[in-house]
Amino acid sequence: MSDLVFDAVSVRYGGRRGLTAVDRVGLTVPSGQVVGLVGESGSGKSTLARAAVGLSPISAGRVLLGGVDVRKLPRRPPLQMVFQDPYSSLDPRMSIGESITEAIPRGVLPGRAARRDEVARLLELVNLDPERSGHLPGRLSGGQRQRVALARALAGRPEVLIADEITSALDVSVQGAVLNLVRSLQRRMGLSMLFISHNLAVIRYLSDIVAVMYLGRIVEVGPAEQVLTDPQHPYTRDLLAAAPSATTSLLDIGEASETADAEPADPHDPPGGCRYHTRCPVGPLVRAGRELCLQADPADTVPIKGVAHRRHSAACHFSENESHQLTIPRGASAP
Ligand SMILES: Nc1ncnc2c1ncn2[C@@H]1O[C@H](COP(=O)(O)OP(=O)(O)OP(=O)(O)O)[C@@H](O)[C@H]1O
Repeated sequence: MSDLVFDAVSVRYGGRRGLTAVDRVGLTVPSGQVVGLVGESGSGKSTLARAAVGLSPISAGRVLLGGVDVRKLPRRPPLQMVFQDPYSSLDPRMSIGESITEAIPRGVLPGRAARRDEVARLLELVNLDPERSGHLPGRLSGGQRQRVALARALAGRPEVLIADEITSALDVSVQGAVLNLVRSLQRRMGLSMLFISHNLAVIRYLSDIVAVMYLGRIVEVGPAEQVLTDPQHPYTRDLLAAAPSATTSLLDIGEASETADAEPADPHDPPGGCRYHTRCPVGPLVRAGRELCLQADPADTVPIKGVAHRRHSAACHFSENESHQLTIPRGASAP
């Protein structure tokens, strides 16, 4: 098992109104741990996650798994992704058994009987009755389809699972069960996970480490409990203030609202200096600091790569933790 490392990754979408959706992001998903990625809509979370599985174009930097550039990995990719919409991720004309069989890497299990057994094992793993393998997805609920999508992802025996808002399209009543399943599979199989959600309660429930994204950059990262209870970046504080339940209830599955009142900046023309300065309540209050906030982006200098992820750091000129970093031992998880 190996760390997944985003090494100064940028993703630029072209076209007339091109934009850099992810800008020199450094982030590590340590082996066997869950990194929860939060940030408002359009901050670049999906783009970053998709870069790891080759679905968004990396224009600079690298994504490494165990030190190997993911673009050079063999055809049986050790990274798998599960998406938000379980209705479009399964072929409606294929039985769920066929869909899962298709995801078993070629040559791994020669012989129909072995593949049939593997499909039954995978269905049981996601708490679905193997008897249902002949059913079409149309006969399944959203939660059941998402379980099939998980089984498909696990068919490749991945080391890393990337989950992009995998419960937000589901009925509130089944979200908790799917989250519990994901957590138990992650622990049992020792999977590393990059888990994207708008819902801070869900992020808190699952994550060892939390990373916060704003306008294409990571602005805060650290042990989940520390980031969520003692946020250092004004943006993280705004996010938490907009979802107060996140710090009080683990399974408040209600949709968390996004940051308060201010208009988000235009991602096609991000502000110079600190990208949050146009909305930030801190910089303008500190007269001498305002210039600094306009001139230098602290996300350039805060050590948010590699082992630094086991520390709490925030990309703010005025954060206590910019240089003062809290260390947790490798492998420790949030309490
Ligand atoms: N294929 C694409 N072509 C051009 N621009 C894109 C493309 N995909 C995303 N974008 C833009 O890139 C930025 C980041 O989008 P992304 O979907 O990664 O954000 P996100 O944080 O995942 O948002 P959400 O929570 O809404 O999914 C947005 O401004 C979005 O409009």
